[in-house]
Amino acid sequence: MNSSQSAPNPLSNMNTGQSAPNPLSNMNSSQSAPNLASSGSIVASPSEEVQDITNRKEVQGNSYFQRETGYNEDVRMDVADHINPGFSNPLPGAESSRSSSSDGLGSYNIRTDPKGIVLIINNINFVSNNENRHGAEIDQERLTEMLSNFGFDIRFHIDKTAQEIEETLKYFSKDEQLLEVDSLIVVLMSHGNNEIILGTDGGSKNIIDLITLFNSNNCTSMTGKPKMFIVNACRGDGRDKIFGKTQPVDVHYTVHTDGPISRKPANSDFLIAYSTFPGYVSYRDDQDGSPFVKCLVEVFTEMAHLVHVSDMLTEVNNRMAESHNQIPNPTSTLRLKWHLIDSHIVRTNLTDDNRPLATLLAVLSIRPSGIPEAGYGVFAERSFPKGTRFGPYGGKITENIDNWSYAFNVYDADDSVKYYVDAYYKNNSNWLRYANCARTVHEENLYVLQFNDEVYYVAYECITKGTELLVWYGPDYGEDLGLKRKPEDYQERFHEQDIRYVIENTITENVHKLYTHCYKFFDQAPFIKPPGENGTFDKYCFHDGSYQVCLYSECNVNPCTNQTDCKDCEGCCLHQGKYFKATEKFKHVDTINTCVCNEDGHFGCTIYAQFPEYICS
Ligand SMILES: C[S@@+](CC[C@H](N)C(=O)[O-])C[C@H]1O[C@@H](n2cnc3c(N)ncnc32)[C@H](O)[C@@H]1O
Repeated sequence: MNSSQSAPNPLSNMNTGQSAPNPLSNMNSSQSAPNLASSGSIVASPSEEVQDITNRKEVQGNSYFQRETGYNEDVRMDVADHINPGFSNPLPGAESSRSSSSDGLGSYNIRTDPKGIVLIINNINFVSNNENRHGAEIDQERLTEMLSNFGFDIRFHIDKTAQEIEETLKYFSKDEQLLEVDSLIVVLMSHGNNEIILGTDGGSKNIIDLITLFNSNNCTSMTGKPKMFIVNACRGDGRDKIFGKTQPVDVHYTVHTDGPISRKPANSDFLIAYSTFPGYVSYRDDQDGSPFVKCLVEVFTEMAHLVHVSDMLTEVNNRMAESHNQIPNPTSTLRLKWHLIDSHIVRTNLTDDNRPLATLLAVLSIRPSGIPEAGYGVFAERSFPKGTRFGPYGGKITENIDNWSYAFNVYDADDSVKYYVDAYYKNNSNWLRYANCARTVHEENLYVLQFNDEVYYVAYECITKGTELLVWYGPDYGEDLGLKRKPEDYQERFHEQDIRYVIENTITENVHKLYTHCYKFFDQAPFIKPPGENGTFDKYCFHDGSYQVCLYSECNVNPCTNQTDCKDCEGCCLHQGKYFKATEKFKHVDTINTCVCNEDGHFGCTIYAQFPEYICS
């Protein structure tokens, strides 16, 4: 984009006394907005630079590491016998409950707020003082900050005996609050050995027995929901001699090995993130906590809005293997992908002016903006954790734009503008077109991320219920709106690692090129249609990126006779994966507005006309 293409100032076209445009009506040119794509000074960053800002600090092997004493050689088990006891095989019935995607995996639905409960058992002070786990409080702080940012409720239990650990978990497994959440994380941090974890009294409990308390035989509230156990403890005294210095490890003398664990379908949906390989030590730094927890928190913080938990644990393995003499050992009976942060993506086949509203998430609403004269805006109807990715920004992909008001630049690898995604026309855009421009850095809660040639909005911070979603459109656009940013403003408001996002406005992150990719209703990640392949899902995913939901097995009722021909289903409306008959009324996804299904298969919705309860200051 060059400056000669800059957008006309929309404010000069807007009558100040004008009421907000109705998103359901066609926008006419006099209501046009300034040019999202006109910011000639936007600098897109190469992906290597993006990695700089992730603040990834490798944990170095250093002199803080010391070895603890008293390891009992006799209790080491053979590694081959020891991997994934009770959890290694796919479980009967698991396949049938999967939703489809290109790799055969769907995603767990995490819809509750909070997303889940985290219970942390952290043993720091032991009866025998020389066993104290200095630095363990740092691990706890790191995990707590990250997981509460992700939208989990956290509970702590510090310094528990073996018996108390078991009782705490038994009690927790019967907690009625588990019924109200869609996921669960238990963190066990103590000394350990093989499959046991130690209490502060030196007594031990078998980890698998503790985990089994939460299987579907013992904890029906969590049946079918993903459950993660993070076990930060030694599993033996094996070590690779890299550091050459003595280092503290979470190992202990007293060991019991319990009986064999039964393999039952009840044990599905578990992910156990062991900090170390069976038979090996788990390191801890007196001053900096354990490298495993530090690395896990770094990876999850960087990547949770992009990839699912199992993939993140693979990356934790990778980083630990590169920088430490410890290889973690995740084991899984998860059946589906587990996303800690939703990338809120909804697509629809609808191609009329209701499309932006049809794509709106149930947890958002579109109503008059808190910014005077700005028309409609998007509001959070529940809280969203930091890192939540909204998008992609929907619109016509074009190299020529007639009206600049709703267009975004999409950058090529060399930072030149590749094309524009133009959301001016509602019939091919989505709800992101309604997010307004923040007037000050203080009300800015989203940054712009270009990921694989698509534009997303990502939450800088936890967004509280009732807050309007606001993004910085860029300096040129801002100028058109009479808005400016000074470098000092950034210092006041953002953490150092976030400042670059604000300044550069659009961050590019081309992790891998997707070819044609599709999104299913409520699915959290795109699945790819690779060129030239005719896999099971290939035929449902079309080159325009649409996905024929009639073929999606989880559709409520499918009234189409020809299952491949959803778009032409007359007399019924397809809305967010559900079918409604003509004239039928139904609640809009925001649960407040009402929609009516028309004969032509399209529906019309009311718009929620309420003023915002709360705006971030
Ligand atoms: C991408 S649209 C956002 C949705 C728009 N509010 C609507 O109702 O369609 C951009 C337009 O919203 C309005 N807008 C967004 N942020 C604004 C701000 N901070 N101050 C004034 N108007 C704003 C301007 O009219 C702008 O052209």
